[in-house]
Amino acid sequence: MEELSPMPPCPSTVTVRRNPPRKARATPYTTTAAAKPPPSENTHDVPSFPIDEILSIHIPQPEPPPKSSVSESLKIFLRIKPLRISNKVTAAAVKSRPRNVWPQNPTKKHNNNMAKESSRSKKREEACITLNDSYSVTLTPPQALQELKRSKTEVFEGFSHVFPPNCSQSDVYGKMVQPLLEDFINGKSGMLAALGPSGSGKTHTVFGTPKDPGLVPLTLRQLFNKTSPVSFRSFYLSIFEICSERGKGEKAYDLLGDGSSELSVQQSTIRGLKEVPIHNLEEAESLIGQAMLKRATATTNSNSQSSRSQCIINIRAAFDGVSNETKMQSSDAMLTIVDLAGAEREKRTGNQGERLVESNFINNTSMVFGQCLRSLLEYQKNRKKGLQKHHQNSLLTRYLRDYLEGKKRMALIITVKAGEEDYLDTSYLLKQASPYMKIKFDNTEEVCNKRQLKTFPRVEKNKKMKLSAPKTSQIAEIVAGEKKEIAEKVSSEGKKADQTEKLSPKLEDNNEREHIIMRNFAKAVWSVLKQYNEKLKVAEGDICSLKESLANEQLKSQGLEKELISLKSSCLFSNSNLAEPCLPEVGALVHAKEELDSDTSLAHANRNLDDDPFNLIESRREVTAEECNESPVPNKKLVPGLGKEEISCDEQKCGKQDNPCNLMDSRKEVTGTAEECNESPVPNKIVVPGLGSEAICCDEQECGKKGDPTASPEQVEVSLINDRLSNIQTKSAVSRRFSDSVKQERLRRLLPDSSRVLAEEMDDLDIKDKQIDKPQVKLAETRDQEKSESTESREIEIPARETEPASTKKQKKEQKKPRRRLQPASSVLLTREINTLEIEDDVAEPKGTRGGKKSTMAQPRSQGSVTLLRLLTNNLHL
Ligand SMILES: Nc1ncnc2c1ncn2[C@@H]1O[C@H](COP(=O)(O)OP(=O)(O)OP(=O)(O)O)[C@@H](O)[C@H]1O
Repeated sequence: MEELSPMPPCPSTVTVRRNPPRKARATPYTTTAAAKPPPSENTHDVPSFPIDEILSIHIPQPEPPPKSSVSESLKIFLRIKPLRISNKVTAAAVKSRPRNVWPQNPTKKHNNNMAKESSRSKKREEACITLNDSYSVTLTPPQALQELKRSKTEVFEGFSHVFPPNCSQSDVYGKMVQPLLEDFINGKSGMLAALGPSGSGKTHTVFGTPKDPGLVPLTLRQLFNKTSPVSFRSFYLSIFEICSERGKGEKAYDLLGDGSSELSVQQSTIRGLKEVPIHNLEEAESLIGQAMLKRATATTNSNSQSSRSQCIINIRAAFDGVSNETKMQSSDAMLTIVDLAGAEREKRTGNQGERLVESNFINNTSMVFGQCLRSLLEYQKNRKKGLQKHHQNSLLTRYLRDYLEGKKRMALIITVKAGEEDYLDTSYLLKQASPYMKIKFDNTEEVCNKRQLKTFPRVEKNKKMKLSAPKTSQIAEIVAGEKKEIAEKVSSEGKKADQTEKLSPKLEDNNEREHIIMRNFAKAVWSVLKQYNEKLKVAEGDICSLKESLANEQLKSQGLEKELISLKSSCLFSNSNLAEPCLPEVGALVHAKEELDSDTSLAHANRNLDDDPFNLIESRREVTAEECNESPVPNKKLVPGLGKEEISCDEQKCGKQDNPCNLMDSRKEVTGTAEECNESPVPNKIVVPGLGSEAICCDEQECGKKGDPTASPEQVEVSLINDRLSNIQTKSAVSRRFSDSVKQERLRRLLPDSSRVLAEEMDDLDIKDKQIDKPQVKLAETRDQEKSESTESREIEIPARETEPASTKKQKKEQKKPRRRLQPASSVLLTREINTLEIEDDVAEPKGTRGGKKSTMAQPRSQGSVTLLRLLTNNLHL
């Protein structure tokens, strides 16, 4: 057996539990005793648990939270109106207009009224409300309602105090206002409001009568009591009312204001309210009387002087010093007393029309007021639900928002009528108001007071500054108070020096900020100026380049002009060498020819030549006669280089083969004029030296033979040469006799009226030169052709100069092509028209050339004609 159960060895160490079981929680003594190990030899190695040391440690207990706010319930007072007072009301109700507008029998009406009055007086004697104690009442429904089992007796308790019907105003003031006033004097704001049905005594409670003053007068009396410790304060009084504007909106009126008393309302702020300082009780009472006179009242079935507005009375206590009692600096406080308009039932009041609208407004305000309180109660029960903002639905509730949200202390007094007929109103009101008693107010007046001081005084100052035009004494008082307040703050906290030190850095910061702003502004301006400078430089460069290009263009144009002039002069010079000697002689003839051509061209342009040829002929005669008379040059002259050949300059007109009749006429005219010009001693025949014995008579008879197909080839050749010569002479003569301006003027005369304007524009475009150049080019071409033909047949050397004008003409063409492109289509047509009308020899030359071509091509030249051609070519291009 010993072998089967050997004894375990004794452990050398002992484990001690640090967390003993709860049941083992014992006193230190027992614990210590229990912890003591049994006396043994090996226990000395185990240290004892330092329970004594642990227990001896002093653990600082957390301080209880400071009772900064004393939670207290909303104080609700109940005042019962005495029954006997209502007799006057019923009398007024009897006198009131019946709701039924139908005519009634006077006797029946009187009897009915008497019956109603008697029944009412009986009912009045029975009260529906009885006082249980100072805090509860019992409401008993009338007998009729009890029989119908629609209502039962109810007990309403929990009131702060219930004032019996026989209570005095002083009792109400003592119980209700006195506690509130003490806090007000100590700088705590508060509000009390009177609720109740119409005629229940709210106004009586608030204002009272001169003999029986209400809460406001009694409060003022208390404030100006000599024994009151409020001498260090100044008081201000403001009274205003909120009423409906024909049921559409709410308006506020100042009951102490002068003149227009309407106030500006912005959310919960009422601006323009006059705040009158009150220095004594008399002033205050007079102001109260003034406000009561201004307040809107009306007569209803319930009240002979029913209030039709919500009246708010503000008494502000301004700080003047340090309270002796509290030895602390007090702040401004506001005591607000509200006389609400009584809720009305239509059946009771019998209101109609405007009164009915007012009652709706009053009932609405009362309803919103009750909603605010109920929502506050619900919010306090369950703060997870947000506070509903019913206060926004009424101006009064917006103004009293802080109170209706439980942030400031307030008290309510409910006035009820005790008659049985007032049971419904009383029951409804008590049922509504009884839950309000559970509303709690966190009496955190310190916090609220600070907030209030930030809001109310500012509002009041704004009111004064903006609309009320306060007296200078008021302003001086306010300014003095503020100065004192600031000075005391500074002196008490000893921060005057610090403030001055703080101001200087601010000033330095402002200066530095302005400096930075100005510096940045200067930088911006500088950068803008730089940009403008760069732009100016670029513009100047552009201007210089444009100037250079303009100068180049001018040079080019000058070169072109010079080239043009040289070309013209070369043509003219080459012709003038030949024509100059005969210019004086030929001038008259050329001029006559020019006139004739002009008339002919005009006739062609107008295509009326056949209509009135006689006039044209007459005009031609006149012109030639005049020019012959003017011209001292003889009609006949020897042309050097032409030998004996007599060439009549009149033959140039023979080139007009298109109209042989005109040609014949013109020949006759010219010769006729020459013959008729007896004043001229010069013969009409021109002897061309260099032609030998070959004398060609170029008179009219020969010209008349030109059209004859039987004319000899020599005669045709000579006529061609004469045409060319006369053309050259005419050009030179015209160019010498008439300046460009005269030419243009003559051309304008020839042009139709409609074309003159365009012709003037064409002048600007140097069209005239182009038009003049055309026949020259054609002439050069014909000359080339002739030269080539003559070279082939006669092997006559052609001077190099003959080719030059052609090349230059081509160059001109190339240079002038772009100009032609610039011409409008109408101008091109006009140019064609001008080509048909002008120019002196243009019409004649090509035709003559054409005729010459035909003649030269048709018949071989004689030796004399070849010689004449050589002479002509040599003379023309020298
Ligand atoms: N406690 C009272 N003692 C003596 N008279 C009273 C009392 N309460 C009210 N009255 C009288 O009852 C009449 C109506 O009272 P009051 O005008 O104050 O009612 P109201 O509640 O203000 O009515 P409303 O809301 O229509 O203005 C007044 O003539 C008033 O003097």
